[in-house]
Parts: sequence; C-alpha cells; structure tokens
Amino acid sequence: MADIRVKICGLTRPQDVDALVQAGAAYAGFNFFPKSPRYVTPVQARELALDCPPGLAKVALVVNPDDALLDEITAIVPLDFIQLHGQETPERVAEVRARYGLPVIKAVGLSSEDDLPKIDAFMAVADQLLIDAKAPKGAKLPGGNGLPFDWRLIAGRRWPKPWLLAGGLTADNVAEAIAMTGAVQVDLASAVESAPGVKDPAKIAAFITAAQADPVPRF
Ligand SMILES: O=C(O)c1ccccc1NCC(=O)[C@H](O)[C@H](O)COP(=O)(O)O
Repeated sequence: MADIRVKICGLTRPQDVDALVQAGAAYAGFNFFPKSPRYVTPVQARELALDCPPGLAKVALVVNPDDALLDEITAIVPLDFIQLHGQETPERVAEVRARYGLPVIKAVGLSSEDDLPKIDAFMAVADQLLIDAKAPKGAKLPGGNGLPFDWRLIAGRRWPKPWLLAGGLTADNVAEAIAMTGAVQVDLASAVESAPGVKDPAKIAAFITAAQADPVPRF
C-alpha cells in the first residue's frame, strides 16, 4: 500500500467523519465559505471536529477571511490547520499564521505556466500548499468545482515543503495524477459526493483505496 495521505474537504454531517475514519483519511476539511453547498457554521464544525480522532487533522477552509471570522472560528473549533482558499497575499498568509498560531495551507490555482511563480511565492510563507485547478471565469466557487488542471504543468517539479494535489481528482484518475506529479498528498471534495455537499462513504472508501494502491510498474 502506498503511503499517500488523503484530505477530504467539505464534511457536513457526523457520518462523514465516521466515513473518513473508516477509510483512513488523513485530513478532514470544514468549509466556511457561505456560498458553498458544503458550508458549515462554526457551531456545526465544532461538533464535527470534536468527533475527529487523533490522526485525523482538522482543517478550516476559508476564503479571504477577515480577522473577525477567523476569531469566531478559532474560538470554538479545535483545529490543526487553516486553509486559505481565496486571493490572500503572502503577507496575509504570514499574518494569519502569526495571529492564530496554526499552520496554514495556502491554495494556489493553476491553469497555465503563468501561474507557477505563485507556488514559489507562497512556499516561502505557508506551511503547506494545496495546488488546485484555477476556478473557471464566472464560477460561483473558487474551489470544489470537480475540474482538473493539466498535471504536466507540475510534472517533475519538487518543492521544499509539503503540498497537496487537488482539482477534479476521482478514484479513476488519482493513480495517474500521482504518477505524473509525484504528489504524496491529495485533496478532493466533489468526486466523493452523491449530491453537492452530501458525502458518500462508498465513494470515499473507493477513492482512498485507489489513491493508496501500489503503483503499477511501467516498462
Ligand atoms: O468545495 C467547495 O465548495 C469550496 C468552496 C470555496 C472554496 C474552496 C472550496 N473547496 C476547496 C477544496 O479544497 C477542494 O477540495 C478542492 O478545490 C478540490 O475540489 P474538487 O475538484 O471538487 O475535488
């Protein structure tokens, strides 16, 4: 079994936490973006986070949050990471890290080579990066759109900090995505749902099995 760590984003119900634990996920993401079908209030997230056992890291996903929102969330939700998934600057990433004393995962959206310099800029200040597909123009959500980016953009690249591959990953394509990019951590939201915001335990288990399957040797 390959040592691939899986983050599932957008849990909304207690049974979602159970499904992650059963399947062996490494990270559970709680989404605080109000327009998302995966949105949870801080009070709901607290209940879910309290159900997470040690070994399942709890991540708060926020989009361009002000301090008031982060104060509200961090006051009641036990967290292991803050994930910044908007247009935050490197300076804001550093500020959030310092103010809340939590490691920050910064999402970076890619659609072309022009986006690659952002990776180095955020590597310098964030604890981890989440390398995702850039949301299409006019999309309602800045992430969680179920769309992959061209993995060849990052094939063969290596960075000094941990990172997660995201964007349109499914049980059918995750092995190829890992083989092409060298990712050891992967993140997804939509492909493990039966409807937007409703996680499906069978899809979660199938995805994690596929992600952690030993790679087929290529001759
Ligand atoms: O999932 C959302 O609804 C969402 C809303 C606003 C900002 C980010 C959001 N998701 C971020 C994630 O970390 C997703 O897991 C990532 O973008 C991959 O999503 P998917 O392509 O659906 O697997």
